[in-house]
Amino acid sequence: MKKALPLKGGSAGLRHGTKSPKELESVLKQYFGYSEFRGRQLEAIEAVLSGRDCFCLMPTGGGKSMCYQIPALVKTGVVLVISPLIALMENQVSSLKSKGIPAEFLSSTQTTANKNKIHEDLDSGNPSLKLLYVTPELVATSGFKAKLTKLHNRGLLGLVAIDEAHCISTWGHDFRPSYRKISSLRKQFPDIPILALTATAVPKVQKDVISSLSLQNPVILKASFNRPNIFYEVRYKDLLDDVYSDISNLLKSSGNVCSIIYCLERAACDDLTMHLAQQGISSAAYHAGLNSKVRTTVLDDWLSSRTQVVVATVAFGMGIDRQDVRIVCHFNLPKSMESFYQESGRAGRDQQPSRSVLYYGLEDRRRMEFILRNSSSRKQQPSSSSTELSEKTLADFSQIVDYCESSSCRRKKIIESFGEKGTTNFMPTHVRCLQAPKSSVLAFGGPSACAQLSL
Ligand SMILES: Nc1ncnc2c1ncn2[C@@H]1O[C@H](COP(=O)(O)OP(=O)(O)OP(=O)(O)O)[C@@H](O)[C@H]1O
Repeated sequence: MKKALPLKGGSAGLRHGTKSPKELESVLKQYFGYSEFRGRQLEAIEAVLSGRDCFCLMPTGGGKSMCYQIPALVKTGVVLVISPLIALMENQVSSLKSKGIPAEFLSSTQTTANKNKIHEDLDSGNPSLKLLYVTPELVATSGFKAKLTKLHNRGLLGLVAIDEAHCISTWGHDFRPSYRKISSLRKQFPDIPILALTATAVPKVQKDVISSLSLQNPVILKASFNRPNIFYEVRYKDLLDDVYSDISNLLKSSGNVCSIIYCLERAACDDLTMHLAQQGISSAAYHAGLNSKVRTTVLDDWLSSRTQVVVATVAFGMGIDRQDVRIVCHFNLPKSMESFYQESGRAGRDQQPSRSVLYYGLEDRRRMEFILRNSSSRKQQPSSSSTELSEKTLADFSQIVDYCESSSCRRKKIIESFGEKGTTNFMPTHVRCLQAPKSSVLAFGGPSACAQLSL
């Protein structure tokens, strides 16, 4: 296992994590090549280095990982990162290793030999590991808890970071029951800072995450949800002669840039991929109906630019760190504003101008409503919380419908749906509003429909 590269600036500083912003910036530069911190990264890093709990809300692509990766490099011991997806852990670990940062993940996909090596390192008096990624399921096991206790007793547990922390909340769109169990960590290690990170937190989710994790007087950092480099657009399916042709024209006129198209169903992914291929657009389908070997090939081809467009179900997403995605299309209506924000947020992680295009149709709206009502009634237990939950599902859905049908600024709609006040200052200078054709007014019954156009 690789040792961390020697860090500049005295061992005392490293031991106690007391580093000046300049020193932290030089660590950022040394390992990641970036010359300054983004948004609220530095505040989050300083909070956990000073031993405080921290709740950090940053937009998609905002650079949340850096908030625990830098502390891992300047603190003694190991930073434990709890992450919901193995693919996400694998990506981060291989990217960190390529930078010479000793990181590992523990999951069922690891070979026994690798797992043993990691455990040996953790059991040694001086682990070389700086970051260890695990699933919430592993954290809940008594064996792993005992391992953490040993590490902690030797003063070698530096920080617990909980990525995608909205998964802990019943109100979060990716709720995972096993995430609830990690709440015991606060009691188990009262002196170790906990950093909860998410891009998706309506106020109810924020409160739930903070109280479920029993964060103690946490530093709460919230960056704006606005993604100024993404241009948001809705196209009305019912007004188009042929949606497939519209999508292929959109892709062709953008110069076959790196794109993701989300579809509700696998069959639509296959169908649309075939159409795009016939139009000479380099594309591949990605969904749970394909075996893992095919999915890995599709992902690798797309990550290395051999394929430009992935047509996928929502199975494709979390943890996929390609920075230069220029277009994210929704061929069908997402189930909520939160899902839409996460998925469209995969565009433009390099902060360069990018587009979100949502194709909206009345048939899609009816279908999604039907699916949500059915899944709510199937899950429904005779309790007030489940009733509240199904009401929430439908309320969330009506927000995304409103986004599509509304005549006001779409950016403002997104921001306001997360409880943030949207002002016209959010509008980037290259975006202006145009009046949509009159027919859309008839189709959707609104007073006027507004489309934004990138100049
Ligand atoms: N200070 C910085 N300057 C420039 N780029 C940065 C900086 N910090 C992080 N990045 C880069 O931004 C990209 C997004 O970072 P990261 O994956 O941590 O985002 P995220 O907030 O977890 O997003 P998501 O919620 O969408 O997963 C990464 O490629 C990362 O290397």
